[in-house]
Amino acid sequence: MDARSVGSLDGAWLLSATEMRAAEARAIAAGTPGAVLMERAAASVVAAIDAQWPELQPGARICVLCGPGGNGGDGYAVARMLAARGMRVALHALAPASHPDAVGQATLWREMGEIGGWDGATNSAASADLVIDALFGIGLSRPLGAEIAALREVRAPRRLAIDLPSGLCSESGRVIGEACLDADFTVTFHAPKRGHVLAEGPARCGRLDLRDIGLDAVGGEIALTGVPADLAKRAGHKYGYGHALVLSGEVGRGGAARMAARAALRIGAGLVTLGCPAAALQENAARLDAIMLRPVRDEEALAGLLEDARLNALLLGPGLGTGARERDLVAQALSAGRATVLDADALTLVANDDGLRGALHPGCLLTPHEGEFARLCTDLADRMTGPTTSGPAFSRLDAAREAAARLGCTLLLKGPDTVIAAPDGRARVNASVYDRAAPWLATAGAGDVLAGIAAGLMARGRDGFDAASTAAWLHSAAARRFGPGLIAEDLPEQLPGLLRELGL
Ligand SMILES: NC(=O)C1=CN([C@@H]2O[C@H](COP(=O)(O)OP(=O)(O)OC[C@H]3O[C@@H](n4cnc5c(N)ncnc54)[C@H](O)[C@@H]3O)[C@@H](O)[C@H]2O)[C@@H](O)CC1
Ligand SMILES: [K+]
Repeated sequence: MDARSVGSLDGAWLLSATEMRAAEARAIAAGTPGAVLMERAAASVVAAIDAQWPELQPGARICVLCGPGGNGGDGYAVARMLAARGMRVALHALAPASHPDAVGQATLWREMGEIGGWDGATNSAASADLVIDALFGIGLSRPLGAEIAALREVRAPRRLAIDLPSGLCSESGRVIGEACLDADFTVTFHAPKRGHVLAEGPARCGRLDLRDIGLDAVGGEIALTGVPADLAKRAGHKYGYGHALVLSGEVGRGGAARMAARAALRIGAGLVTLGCPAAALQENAARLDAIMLRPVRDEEALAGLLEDARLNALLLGPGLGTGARERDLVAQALSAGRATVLDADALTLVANDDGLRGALHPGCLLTPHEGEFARLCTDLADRMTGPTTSGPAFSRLDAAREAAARLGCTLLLKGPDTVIAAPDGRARVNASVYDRAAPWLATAGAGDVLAGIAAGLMARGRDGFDAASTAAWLHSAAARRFGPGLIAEDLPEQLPGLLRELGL
């Protein structure tokens, strides 16, 4: 069995514990015993250790911490393989093996070394070159506490978690309770689990190495966003690519809407118009060329503009303002029933106005960050961030899906772990984490550009779910392409190069 590293997370399935168990059960039903899968998992951990820390040679001191379940079983098998290579392995069990395959692995290990009591675990860890956490994986169901308190104080030079750092919830990426054994390096099998990319997962896992253990590549319910397809333009008229309308606020507040409009144009909307109060026309005209300008005084003016059915995607929010005029503009836009992105100030207006909330429709895409989400769905935000006492914990994925169903529109919950959820239950995650991290996206105006890209894609005819998924992927790829020093204005300018690299 080739214990290869599977590499990129782009487009990967993001499995739940239940889906992972089903994959394992299918393999077992098809004739591969669970013990063989465990052996493969352990061999892949050893291969990952070799690749990550080639300096660990015979004689290196390894401390393996084993739990009672399958995760502990992996640990016993890794201990045996490392000891067979001449490494000095000290193994400590938190509880006796109870999973049948773990019992088998513990028996094999006992022929090579002893199973130390838990009271010696901290001392062993303190003097080890590498500590391997095989306490709990996808089976963690309740908090860890006193039993790992002293271990968490140990500053081991290398910390590896098998499957998941113990204490981390595989479904949510949240710590169950308060204690987690943070890792520098986490080796997982077959496919990433939701907890590897959501919430605290990446910070707790360190690096993530995904290893093949020969399970069938059957998908799951949720996937990560992947390289977008079908962004090419073929011959045709500009109106064939739609016309986006971005509404802007008062004088001196137009920057956010201009950046959004530019992003919509860069991603290929045929035309983009920016609508603003008459007083702001001069300011905007001085800063825009390819983007058209129209005065939009109030909701009546907007209604007039929307008589042109070719205006097929609307974006309201960036720099819009939250006064009565803006409230009425949002109401008018929603009553037009077109593809509509609501961001920033428009989300504040919707959160404070039941009439607007009730006017949301399936053509809407809402793009809140966590603070805006908390105003829109306070109860869900509380569940997402409140204390956790048992697994699985309520996740960002759960919260976004429930909010999308409740509001009856697509929702994109922003973060390094962006969740996109449609009202029909579809969901995707855009994970800007690990080798896809884009920390420079934490900059003023980045969200406006994201909303603009999504609006541009909706003008081109994509539905809200697809537009949001694609926009999120492009947005983080554009940020990575630019790198350190990124400011929001740079993002739309990265799109042409990025599109070229995608083969367009
Ligand atoms: N499912 C699969 O396809 C494979 C699973 N493997 C390993 O098996 C693991 C899953 O095994 P399990 O399902 O046995 O789950 P775990 O090994 O994660 O732990 C489950 C056990 O721990 C107990 N437990 C949960 N939380 C606890 C807590 N806070 N304190 C004390 N006890 C607690 C449970 O009651 C159960 O007995 C994976 O994470 C992975 O490491 C691998 O061997 C490869 C194949
Ligand atoms: K673990």
